[in-house]
Amino acid sequence: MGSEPVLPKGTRPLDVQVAGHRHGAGKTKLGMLQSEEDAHLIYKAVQNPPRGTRELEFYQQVFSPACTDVQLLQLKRFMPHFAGVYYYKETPDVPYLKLENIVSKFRKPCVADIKMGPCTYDPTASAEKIASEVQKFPAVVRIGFQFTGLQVHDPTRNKTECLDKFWCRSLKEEEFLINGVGKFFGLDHHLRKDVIKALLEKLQLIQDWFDTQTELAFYASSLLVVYEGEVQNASRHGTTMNGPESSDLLKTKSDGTEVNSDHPLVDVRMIDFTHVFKSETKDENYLFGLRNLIRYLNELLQLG
Ligand SMILES: O=P(O)(O)O[C@@H]1[C@@H](OP(=O)(O)O)[C@H](OP(=O)(O)O)[C@H](O)[C@H](OP(=O)(O)O)[C@H]1OP(=O)(O)O
Ligand SMILES: Nc1ncnc2c1ncn2[C@@H]1O[C@H](COP(=O)(O)OP(=O)(O)O)[C@@H](O)[C@H]1O
Repeated sequence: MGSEPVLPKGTRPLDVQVAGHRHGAGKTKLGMLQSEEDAHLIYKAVQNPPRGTRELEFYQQVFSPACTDVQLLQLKRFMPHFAGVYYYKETPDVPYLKLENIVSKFRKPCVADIKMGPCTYDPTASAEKIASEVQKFPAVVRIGFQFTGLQVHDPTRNKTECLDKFWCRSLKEEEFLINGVGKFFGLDHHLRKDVIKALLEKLQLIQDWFDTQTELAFYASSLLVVYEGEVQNASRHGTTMNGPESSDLLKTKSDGTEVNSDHPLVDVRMIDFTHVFKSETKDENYLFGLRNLIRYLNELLQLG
């Protein structure tokens, strides 16, 4: 493939992509696309084998109409919907995974790609790959998870900030709660306790699944967390809001929590299955990350 990747007609690079392989960048130049016509679908280029084909086969297995595996059927709830493989005329050699875009239903999406587990390399990794992974964010062995990219919307300034993997890796362990997890949930302007509580409920369901399944091990897999950054009435956060359409978005209940009338408040899905392997035991690597993420979120609730 040449240096200028072909952009199939009617597509553009994914509008909101916080991490991972990007169209036109990196070694393969292949990444995420979206259709100009339907923002609710994304097209993920299948990367070179074995990583790309492993992910493709995994989606096909889980979403096969013939799938009867109870664990996989349960897991499906936590994944973006998979609508098959798609080939563009212009790039007939590149299969794309046609996936549900879980960000497009949010008006001002706050997005975090959270890579789960202290071990981010799979059992087939070379010594070089292990060394490269281990030095990226050494504190992950204690924290158990890491951010690989963030997008945060601050409604008080009507500003959206994007933080790349280098920013995420530069976080020190001692500032991780406040400047990492806290930053994503608005600690520096208005801590989104409503979002954190709703997210904790969803994470509990994922943890319940991991507590029972002994079939699969997920390495370098992420949780994609998305929440609505636009709030109904920002005056209580120090400024006015930015448009009439926001007025009906979040309603405040009598107990102070915000509920979403038209749009979801928060979504979380498991993504990136390029290093999923068969197993015969619980995935303690992923579970360590998940328990710690839940612990960090509960600590955050005690602040602010
Ligand atoms: O470390 P490398 O060179 O193996 O490249 C990583 C990729 O490995 P690959 O070349 O596809 O086997 C790697 O892919 P995998 O997670 O190994 O599938 C990531 O894309 C990684 O970026 P990040 O740490 O998740 O932000 C990539 O890391 P960066 O090079 O972007 O730091
Ligand atoms: N289903 C999805 N809906 C919306 N955005 C997504 C979805 N899947 C991935 N993304 C975006 O693309 C990025 C990279 O996704 P990922 O599957 O991890 O790719 P890679 O294998 O290149 O690392 C994520 O950080 C996120 O911003």
